[in-house]
Amino acid sequence: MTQEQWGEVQQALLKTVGKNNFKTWIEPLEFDSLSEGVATFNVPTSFLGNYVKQNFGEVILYQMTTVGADVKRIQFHVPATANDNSAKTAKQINQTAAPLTSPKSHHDTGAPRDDVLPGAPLDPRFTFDSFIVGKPNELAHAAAKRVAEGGPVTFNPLFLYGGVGLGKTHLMHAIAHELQARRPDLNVLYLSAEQFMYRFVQALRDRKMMDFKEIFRSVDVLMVDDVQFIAGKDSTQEEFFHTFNALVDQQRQIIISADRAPGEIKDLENRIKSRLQCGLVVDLHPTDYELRLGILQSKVAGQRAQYPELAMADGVLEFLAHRISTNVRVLEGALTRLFAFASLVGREITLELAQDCLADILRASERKITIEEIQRKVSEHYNIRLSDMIGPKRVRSFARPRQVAMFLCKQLTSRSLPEIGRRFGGRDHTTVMHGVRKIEELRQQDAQIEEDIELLRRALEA
Ligand SMILES: Nc1ncnc2c1ncn2[C@@H]1O[C@H](COP(=O)(O)OP(=O)(O)OP(=O)(O)O)[C@@H](O)[C@H]1O
Repeated sequence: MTQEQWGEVQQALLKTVGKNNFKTWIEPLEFDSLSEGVATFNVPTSFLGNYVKQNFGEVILYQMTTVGADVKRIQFHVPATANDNSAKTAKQINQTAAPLTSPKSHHDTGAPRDDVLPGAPLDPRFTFDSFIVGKPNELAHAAAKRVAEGGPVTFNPLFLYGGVGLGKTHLMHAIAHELQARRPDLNVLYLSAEQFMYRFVQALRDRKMMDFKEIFRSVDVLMVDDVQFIAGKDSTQEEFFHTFNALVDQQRQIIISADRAPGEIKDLENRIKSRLQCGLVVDLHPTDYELRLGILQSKVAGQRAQYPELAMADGVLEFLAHRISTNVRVLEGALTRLFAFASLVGREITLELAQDCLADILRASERKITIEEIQRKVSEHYNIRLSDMIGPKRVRSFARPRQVAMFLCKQLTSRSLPEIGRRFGGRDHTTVMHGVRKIEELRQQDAQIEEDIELLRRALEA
């Protein structure tokens, strides 16, 4: 494997493990060599090597195979330091051998992999068992389950779409695993649209288009991930269209995923769009609190097994589910980092530790609450008009809600006092400061104000 290929693998890993994990764990790896199926990396510490082996060993292997590297296992060395005379006796600290699974192929004749296996390996962790179902993904899950039964084709294609990291790839791999178990007679082929294009271009280059067509048209179930990738790539689209039609005509199941609905993929030919809409189109909605908590609870079991010595305080998972609402990949990354960090510093996992160690993730997924939202919610709560809250009237029935709103603006947004003043009808920053102080005082004495503020804060942060 070349350094360029390692660069490609790194790009893919960045997408899979998230920016934070990538920076902490993958970036420090230095690719050294690949020989006889063993890839060697230099790492700065044995802790890092151990950690990467346990947590990312499989995914690294998987991505290396995806770029065509013939790798069976990876190992890590801690090179001796520069001023150490025994620099050549680098210490081998770890080895890992993760199984590689790949879609069954009827064409496996022992010939070089590129010719016989146009599919991508499946991630063994992505099964139905490990997929947590909640309201936002129940329809997609049910449709995937139905297809995975391998019965007569009822909807063709099954088109799954949704935002980044919401489980499309996980569901597709789960379908492939289940089909392999239930219907070993079927030839199931899973690959990304990018790999489809790569295979197609390779076949053109090597003048093997007949083989290409034969392979793709002889599958029983074709799964193409991230189909938006072929948008704007005309000849790949053309070939995809023909493959698609040939398979549908033969009643073969097709499963497609994308980051948006077929009609919304720009630069995708209309005839393909309409073909994609012919079957069942289901979307994975953004996660809700319950689903995130469910996913965290299931993932934490794995972390606990890995770090049995670590204690975790109540409420940490709830806190994470509440605060990290972006995507599941980020959520998983946060949990992994939290356990690694706690183990490193030898401390119990508490809310404070989570806040410390995940500050960047928490900040990035903070929902931005605006001054307008606060003003609107507060005026609704006190049943006054928005114009009266912002306007000049100083009667208590307007002034108090106005101060509450200013207080919440100070607490929940990063706006400065002068900025807040401007947005409250051009008031001076000292007026805002006075209002904020007044509410701070009142909260201590007046249970009603305290309750109002809590209610409003929860409504705004929901
Ligand atoms: N409902 C779920 N239950 C358990 N794990 C989940 C669930 N949804 C997503 N995940 C996990 O989140 C991570 C990201 O999921 P996946 O790769 O399937 O997302 P994707 O929708 O294909 O994203 P992308 O658009 O980036 O390709 C995976 O590790 C997956 O296992």
